[in-house]
Amino acid sequence: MTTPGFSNTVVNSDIAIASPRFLASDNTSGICPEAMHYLLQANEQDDLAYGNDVWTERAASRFRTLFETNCEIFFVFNGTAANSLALASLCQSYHGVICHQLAHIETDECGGPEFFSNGSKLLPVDTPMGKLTPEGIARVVTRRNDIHYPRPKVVSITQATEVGTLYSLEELQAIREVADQHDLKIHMDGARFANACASLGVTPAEMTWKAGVDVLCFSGTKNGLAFGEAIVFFDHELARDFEYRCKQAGQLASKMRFVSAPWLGLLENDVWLANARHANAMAQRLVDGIRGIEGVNVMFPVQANSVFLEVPIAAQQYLRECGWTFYTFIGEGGVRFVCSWNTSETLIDALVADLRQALVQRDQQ
Ligand SMILES: Cc1ncc(COP(=O)(O)O)c(C=O)c1O
Ligand SMILES: C[C@H](O)[C@H](N)C(=O)O
Repeated sequence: MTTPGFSNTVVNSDIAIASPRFLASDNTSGICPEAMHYLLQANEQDDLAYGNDVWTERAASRFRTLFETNCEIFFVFNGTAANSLALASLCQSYHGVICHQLAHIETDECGGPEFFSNGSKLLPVDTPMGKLTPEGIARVVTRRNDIHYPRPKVVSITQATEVGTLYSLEELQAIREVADQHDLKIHMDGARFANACASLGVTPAEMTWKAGVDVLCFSGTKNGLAFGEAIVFFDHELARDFEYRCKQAGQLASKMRFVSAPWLGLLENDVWLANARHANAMAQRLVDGIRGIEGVNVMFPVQANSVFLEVPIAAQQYLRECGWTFYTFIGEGGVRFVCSWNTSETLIDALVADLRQALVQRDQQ
């Protein structure tokens, strides 16, 4: 059996079932108990459809409390839809979206943002550490101003980035300043927003609207939900008619309560933060554990829950034979491990041991 995204990797179902060694992505984790509790609560009795239920209102109200402002919330099934529809609401088809060349919207959404915006062109920038810089943004905005080139209208940043790095509040505010100079909106891909908040020790408000972000796509999927992303608009004008955009894109769940209610499990008692802190801590455990293993190099600072490693091909094959799953097509190559809310210390320690053994095996070949 080969698993999509794992080219030429055969995942032995016995190993997978016996001891799931899925660290390729936080998309492989299960539903956290708090979210499951609310999923079952929402199933206790019937309720209105299409977001008119009590759970969706409760969840939206919780978000307004969490973000300390009267933001507008929309729930969709996944992150590609969230990013694509949010970007489409920020610009016209003849506009451009400035993003990092490693951005998920550029590399892993199969043209969704361009499709749902009817053609807005992504304008990728190559700057260090997977992060846009004010200079890089300004270069794109000023390089062309003739009618033949799309006018940049949006800056899209990913927090935490696709390579596991973070924008500091100062970096976010500097991006806001250059966006203001050039009449640009700011979209934040918050697939790992919780991990960033946990790592920086800042509030959701400080990392979004107080830093000038116009719309956030906050992933619940990667934080302990089965599915479900919250699109958070801090500018009501930009949210105008957005529900129609969701409906037309097939993102208006008829039984919306099963998408929204589990969010209460995350938002109550700051479970979202605890889940993220744990995932980040497991990533740190991994990077601490591999220190000193000859032949394994850490490619980017581990600032959230992703770890990118340079690992020799033979050692990669050994890890796969041990049942480990990981991606090698994200970021700038290398091997990516992503820790989740439920990643155990035992699993991390087993990976460190197998990595160590993998290099011994290689040296003996
Ligand atoms: C940075 C980033 N953005 C967005 C997404 C959303 O993707 P999906 O459509 O798979 O939910 C992901 C997926 O893991 C991601 O890593
Ligand atoms: C593979 C894909 O990029 C997915 N968003 C992930 O990060 O696992």
